[in-house]
Parts: sequence; structure tokens; C-alpha cells
Amino acid sequence: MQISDTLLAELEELHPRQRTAVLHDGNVVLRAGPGSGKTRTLVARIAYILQTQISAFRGVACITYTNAAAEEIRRRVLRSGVRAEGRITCSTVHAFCLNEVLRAFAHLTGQPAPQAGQVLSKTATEVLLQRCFDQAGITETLAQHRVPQSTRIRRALACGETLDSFDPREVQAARLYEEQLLVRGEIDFEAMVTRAVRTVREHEHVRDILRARFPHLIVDEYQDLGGVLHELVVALRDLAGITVFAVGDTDQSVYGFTGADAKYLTELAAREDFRDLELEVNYRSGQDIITAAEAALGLPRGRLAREGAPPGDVNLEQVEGGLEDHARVACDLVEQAQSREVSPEQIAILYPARGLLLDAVQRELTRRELDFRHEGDDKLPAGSLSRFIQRCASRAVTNYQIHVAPDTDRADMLRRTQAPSLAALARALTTLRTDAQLAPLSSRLSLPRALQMCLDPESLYPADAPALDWLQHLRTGLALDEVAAAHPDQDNTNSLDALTDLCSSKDLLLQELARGEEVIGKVLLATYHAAKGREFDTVILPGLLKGLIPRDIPDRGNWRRPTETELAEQRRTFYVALTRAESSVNLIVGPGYETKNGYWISRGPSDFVIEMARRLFPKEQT
Ligand SMILES: Nc1ncnc2c1ncn2[C@@H]1O[C@H](COP(=O)(O)OP(=O)(O)OP(=O)(O)O)[C@@H](O)[C@H]1O
Repeated sequence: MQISDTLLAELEELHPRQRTAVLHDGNVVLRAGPGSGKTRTLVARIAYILQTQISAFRGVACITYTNAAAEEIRRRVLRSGVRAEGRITCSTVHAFCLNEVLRAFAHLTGQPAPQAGQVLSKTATEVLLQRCFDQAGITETLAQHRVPQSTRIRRALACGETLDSFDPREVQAARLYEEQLLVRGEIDFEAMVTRAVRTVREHEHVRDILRARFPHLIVDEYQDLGGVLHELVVALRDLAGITVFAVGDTDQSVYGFTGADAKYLTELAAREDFRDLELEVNYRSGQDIITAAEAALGLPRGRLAREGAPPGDVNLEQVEGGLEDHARVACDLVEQAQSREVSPEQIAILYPARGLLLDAVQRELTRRELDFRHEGDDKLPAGSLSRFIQRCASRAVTNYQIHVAPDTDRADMLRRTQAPSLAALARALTTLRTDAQLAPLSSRLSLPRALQMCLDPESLYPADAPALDWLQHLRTGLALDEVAAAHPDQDNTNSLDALTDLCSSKDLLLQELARGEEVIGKVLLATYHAAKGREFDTVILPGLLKGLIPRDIPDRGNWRRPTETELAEQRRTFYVALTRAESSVNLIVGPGYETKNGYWISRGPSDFVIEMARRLFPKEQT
């Protein structure tokens, strides 16, 4: 089979080790540090397999940690000149389990596929868990604070792991919860995976069909998988004979609180039927940034920047006061970067967790009229339908902005725009309809046309038009009520009405609906976790204070110091944040901060920064 020129050129540009990973005929574990081109290699591998290794009737399944990562990988594979429409199934593990296993084989396994509204929303999950807590006699804490712990117990139960380290009452509550799901005919995101594993293990014909459809499985961010997901991958490998390509970095394992464990990546790499490959060059960051990040991690990996890369800056800023000072300095740094012509979307202000620091930074950005995008802003309803609507709003607003821009700016705006394409939106709507078990809107061609008529009409909606009118038009034009009514995910069944209520009660403008999705011209404000997998010219880290990072852990209504394991995970999260920077990373420290009740906590700078400085400058007093 022929390789396209684009893919050939890409293979030539890759490092020989990356190329080996792409071309290896068999299972691969690719372990590598930040910025080493794991994602780039993974994309090339998918394109290579689709073009040369399997027939046009077969495909590749790719499992990623987030929907955004799935969309990005699909976009990049399609850009590499591969005719892959319909042959690449790129989704989160939950979507994979629901659509490719539970739904796809419901008729063969006799297990009913989740129907409208049966996939519990976050709130419904918490309500049910609370009932199980009550039955198990747990009164000292609310169930909503223990969801991650309950998830960990359920995963341990599903994998048959020892439960000794858990509170027996919480184990009982988790068992009750599982029973209740079955009795009520409901499912939640966790149960999707456990039921999918059981289906693959117990049904040979399911395995045969899966292998025929997807002879290759690609898994990104493997270090963030928990035991159940690892079981699924192992079952697909050992029982179904699917070739696995797993990518990850144990140093970037940051989801331990949900039961994820980097040991599964190490286990896979140790297997004889896997080729274990490592990448050593960091193509993203300057050498000074890499060295500082490794010092913060406390593990000198000795990774090298690409040859000729500028060393980059690591700046330490000390403030005298509390979080308001951190916010002021962070905004000064944004303005300085902009004066060096770094575009706003190349600047990220990252924070460890919600709270007073985030509030202070948001206030200061707003006061200075610095346009920013706060990711994780959960004022809008959750769920894939709500997100689809926000992406549509983003396209509508971008179109309008380009339309009213001076002629001279248009070419540049078009080049830089990251508003979703009609094709991407059409794919998202098709997925929503498939999940809701609805027939396609009509013929293949008419879906992009229906989208075009809603989003790019001749007379465009101004960015400051009321969002309500626009949303009503979209609801009808794309038959979204049908999707909401039939969708199994409760978040989606509720979100359309919730969004409409919000638009009318808060008089939201179209641009406010689009806000969370717009990128260009906006500084990013996000958690360390949300910044994972991304890169920015300049990274600003305010609030590096003991108590905030490493931060204390809420536990049964109180706060406690992190355990060793939690501390190590927080350190890795800090490492992830540092390694997002290409040219400049800015650490802001100070003497302490004021709590909500006005108490001054003077615990000084973060231990992570102090340890980092000691390792970098062992002879100097820090
Ligand atoms: N062989 C290469 N030559 C030049 N640039 C490369 C090469 N491989 C990757 N890059 C670039 O390095 C940057 C980081 O790559 P990528 O995002 O794939 O890394 P990653 O390993 O997935 O990072 P992380 O784990 O930190 O998310 C990207 O800008 C990518 O284009």
C-alpha cells in the first residue's frame, strides 16, 4: 500500500527512535518525558497503520483521556493526508466502552444497552451514593466529598484487589451502590468500564468482531489509567489478539486520586511481547526549563533540549503581601510577555486548585481588561451536548468577528482561528445522535449544510446578540431536543433546558456562551491538571505557597496534610505545569496568604520551590 507524501515527509522529520515506534510490527510501549513528541509519534503511527498495515475496511481505535485530546488526534491524523473517515475511532475510554462494546454488542450479549437518561449525571451519582452512605451508617461526612474514594474502591472491587486499606463501611457503601445501579437499570461512567471488561472477557464472538474492526488499539496517557482500564487493554491484547500501542510518562501520572496508577504502564512495558521504547529529546522547552523542572520533580532524568534550542528563562518573583500581590505580578508578567509580542493564547496562568488564588487572579485580569479564558469554568451545564452548543457558539462568534474585521486583519485571523470546523461539528453531532440511538439527521451531505445554515447564515448573529434567540434557532435547526430526550447521559438530557434557562435568566450574550471555547486573543487560566498535554510560550505560576501547593487535603469535613503518596502526586502535577513552557516559566512566591475568614497564614513559599532551588543551587543559601 502507498504512503502519502505528507506521511512520508513526517516520517523523515521524526527522530529515528520515534520512527522505530511508528514502524514496529507488534505491540509497543512508548515511555517518554514531556515535550518528547509522544503525541506526534502516536498520530504518525495511526496514519501509518491506516495507510499501509490494514485493509480499507478495518480501522484503528484510539483511547485518550479527554474528549478534547480525542478530537485533536483525529484532526491531526486527517491532516496527515490519510483517508481515514470512518476508520478511526478516537474517543475517551468511557465513550469507547459505551459505543464500541456495550451498545455495539447488546444484541449479542443479552445485556441491555443504556437507554435515554440511564447514564447517571454527576449530581444523580452523588445522590445515590449518599443514600448508600446512609445505609452503611457513614454520618461524619457527605458522600459528595468521597466520590473519588468510592471510585477507587469500586475499581479495586472490579479487579479483585485487596480492600484492606479502605474503611469497611465505605466498601459496604460501594457494594450497595453497585447493587442499586443494577436494580434500577442504571449505569454510571465507572460501571461502563467494568461492564465492558466483563463483556470482552466473557464473549468470544465479541472479541472476534472487535479484532476484525480494530486490529490495532492505541492508548494515550497510559499512566493515567486505573486497574480496570488496564484490565480492558490486557483483555483486548491477550484474549482478542489486538495489537496495542501504549504511550505514557510515569512522571506525569496525576490522577492517582481516581485510582489511576503508573505501575500499569511499567507492567505493560515489562512484558516480553511488548517493545519498550524511550524518547530522550525534549522538543518543547529550553534546557534551563527542563533542568529546573527535573529539579522540582527530584528525579534527574537528564533529558535534553533539541539542538540549538534557546535555553529559556526560569524567573522567580517574590511578593511581599498575599494573593492580591500574586495576582498583580501575574498580570504584570502577562503584559510584559505581550509587549515581547507573545500572543495572548500562548500565555498560560496555571493554578493548583480552585479557591482564593483563582478568585484574586480573575479579579485582577478583569480589572486590567486582559482578555482571558478560564477553563473549567463550570457555570454552564456539563455534558457533551452543552459542549457541542458552546463550540457552535464559538464558530458563530468567530465568523462574525472575521466578518467585521478590517480587510487587512482578515487573513491573519483566518490563519490563527481555532474555531471548530463544520466537519468537526458534524462529527460531534453525529456522535451525539448515535449515542442517542437516533438515525442520522438525513443524508450525509445535509448535516454540514444544516450546520452551515445555522452557524454561517447570510446575515450573521452579532457576537453581542442575545444567546437565547440564537440557541432557539439552533435547537430547531439541528433537532437538538430529539437528542436531549433520547440521550442516555443524564447530563445531556438536562443540559438543553438548563442552558435555555440560563440564557434567559442571565440575559447571556452569544459571545458569553462561546467564551469557554474561544482561544484566540485570550490568555489561558487553567488548573495544572487541565494544562496537561498542552504547550505555551510563557507559563505563569502564582500562589506557590505552602498550604496551596503542596495543598492540604479535605477529609471528612476537615483539612489534613497530604500523605507521602499524595505529596508525590502533587509534585508531579507541579512538574507537569512547569514542563508546559517553551521559553519562559515564572514562579511567584511570597510569605503567605489570607484565608476566607481573614486569618493570615504565614507558612512561606512552597516546599516544591524550595527543594527545586536547593537542587539547582546546592551551595547557595535558600
Ligand atoms: N522529531 C521532532 N522534531 C521537531 N519537533 C518535534 C519532534 N517531535 C515532536 N516535536 C514537537 O515537540 C512538541 C511536543 O510534542 P508532543 O506534544 O507530541 O509531545 P508529548 O511527548 O506528547 O508532550 P507531553 O507529554 O508534555 O504532553 C510539539 O510542538 C511537536 O511538534
